[in-house]
Amino acid sequence: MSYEGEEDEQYDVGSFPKDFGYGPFDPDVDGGPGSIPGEQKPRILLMGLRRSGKSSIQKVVFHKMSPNETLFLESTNKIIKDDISNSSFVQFQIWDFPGQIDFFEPTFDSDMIFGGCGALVFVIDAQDDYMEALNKLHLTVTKAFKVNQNIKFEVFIHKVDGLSDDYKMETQRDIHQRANENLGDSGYDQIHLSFHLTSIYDHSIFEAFSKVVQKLIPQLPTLENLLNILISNSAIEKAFLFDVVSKIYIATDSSPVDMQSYELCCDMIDVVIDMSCIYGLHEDAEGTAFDNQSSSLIKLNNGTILYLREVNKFLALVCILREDNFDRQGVIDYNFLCFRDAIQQVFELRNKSQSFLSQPNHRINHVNSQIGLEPSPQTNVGSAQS
Ligand SMILES: Nc1nc2c(ncn2[C@@H]2O[C@H](COP(=O)(O)OP(=O)(O)OP(=O)(O)O)[C@@H](O)[C@H]2O)c(=O)[nH]1
Repeated sequence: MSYEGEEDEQYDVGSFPKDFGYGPFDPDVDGGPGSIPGEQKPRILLMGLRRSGKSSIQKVVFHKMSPNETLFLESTNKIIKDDISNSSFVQFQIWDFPGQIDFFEPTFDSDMIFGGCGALVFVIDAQDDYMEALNKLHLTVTKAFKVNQNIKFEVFIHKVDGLSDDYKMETQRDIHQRANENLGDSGYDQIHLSFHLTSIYDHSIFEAFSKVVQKLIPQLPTLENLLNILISNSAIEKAFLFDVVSKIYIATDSSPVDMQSYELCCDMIDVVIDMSCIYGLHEDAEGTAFDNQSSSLIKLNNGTILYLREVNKFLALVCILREDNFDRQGVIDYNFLCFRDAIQQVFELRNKSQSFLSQPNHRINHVNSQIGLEPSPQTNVGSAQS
């Protein structure tokens, strides 16, 4: 299985090129593997104090680094731009910032950095004194909000593996309260912060990142709706649509997610990928181990079944259901095929609208319509003719 788009690019903080065109239709952003011209990849910024765990998060979630190996990561002193193009749905860039970054330095181009940003993840080390981190959080979100009011602000209260359950909750409550009070006091009540307790030593970091990424997927309500229809017609308890490489779930049905179910599904993906890589490749080693024939069934000793079916090259559906309800596997499989067709249609629709928008005239008209202007005259003529 190949991991695409894993090449990191580094930029010196001080020498960040001012004319680095990273606008919405910049070819550098658009041209990832499998991407459509004109598509804007959402950008996720990872910020926080030094040693808070930013690089570790990025390496563990997107590059399969084991948590223990992060002990040897060196401090980041450049902005690291990482293109995550491993899935047709989850296509975005992560920019890992050095902890010591100074927003007031003249070379820090906040318009360019925050302008095209979808989400800003601010990492706070919960095992350390977090007062300085809260000040930096305040400075960062207010600065970013002034440039771009559409950014989703996500606060990771990180390294909670070292804390007792009580202390975890108390820390979360305290950070939540102080951060919001700081914003309220300076007149920024409209800024909304989401908080997540995370650690690279368990699945919480994958779960939190799933939620961050989901907010950047415009098709999310459609995907959730399709999953709801699938589970209600197939007597499935819970279903996750996974990005296989990162183990981020890009959608789930509307029943609540419990951490244990999510962990079970993640473990199942690991088992399937490992087995496929060891036994799934032909001798000539052509093709990928995970393909459109991939599926797996695991019976647990509590009468529950885990059922995985591949949706496309990047996505897999993992379902949890009761063993009794699996008697009607034919119906489940048939419903799954309908579900897969529907997902395919969502992709096709998205691709069509993106290639439509990538045509210069349509793009201008789309932007005009977003800001309430009339379409350009050329397109008026075209539509009158048609
Ligand atoms: N206990 C624990 N340690 C963690 C966790 N995440 C990261 N660390 C450790 O924190 C240390 C710093 O991690 P980095 O990822 O280098 O931190 P950073 O924020 O990128 O640091 P800079 O590059 O200096 O800005 C490493 O020794 C990691 O092993 C976690 O969830 N739990």
